[in-house]
Amino acid sequence: MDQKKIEEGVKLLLEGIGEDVKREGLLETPRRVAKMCEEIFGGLKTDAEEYLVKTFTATNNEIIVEKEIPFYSMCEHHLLPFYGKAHIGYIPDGKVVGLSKLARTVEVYGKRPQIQEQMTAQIADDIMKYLNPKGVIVVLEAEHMCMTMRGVRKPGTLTTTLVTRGAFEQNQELKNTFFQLIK
Ligand SMILES: Nc1nc2c(ncn2[C@@H]2O[C@H](COP(=O)(O)OP(=O)(O)OP(=O)(O)O)[C@@H](O)[C@H]2O)c(=O)[nH]1
Ligand SMILES: [Zn+2]
Repeated sequence: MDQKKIEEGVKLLLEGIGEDVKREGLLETPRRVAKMCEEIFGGLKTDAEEYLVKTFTATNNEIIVEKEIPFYSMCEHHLLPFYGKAHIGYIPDGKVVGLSKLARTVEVYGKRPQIQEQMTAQIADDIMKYLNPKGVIVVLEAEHMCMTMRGVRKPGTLTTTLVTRGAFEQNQELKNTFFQLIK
């Protein structure tokens, strides 16, 4: 990431809102924000492939569910956080992945400027691509700060997005099993 560019941008923003960038409290702010960007947008230079290619052989091909994975992301329209929980289910076809790698995949796509629908699909598509399971289902539930602290101002509103691939696409019974398990 171009730290210098971020610092200049933050300075401009502060000047734009009428702040005095030379006052003590703000002196280090551009540097702090640039450092923070490395962390909160770190997913831009990470590929989930690195986590999902390390698989283990599995003989049990029943549904695997990892639920309530907390995530934070940044709305690409307002650069305000949206955050919540991710729930992932998949039906392996001979191979499974380490449990932490599903949560790492959520991190990779959360730590980017995002919209929730796209993030949900990216997680599902990568699991399909690298694990080749019989099917995958991903649910994200989130609160968007661009809808709470500004704009329409509706705190507490939760947005749920769902993406299914493979066996889950046409099979309501499978979907219901997943919904039951994440309750
Ligand atoms: N579909 C979708 N919309 C999002 C997401 N995050 C924020 N938004 C919405 O993006 C929209 C941007 O709308 P615009 O009309 O371009 O921007 P705006 O004038 O700031 O809109 P308001 O938020 O209604 O004040 C808003 O309706 C946001 O609620 C997301 O993850 N998915
Ligand atoms: Zn927004």
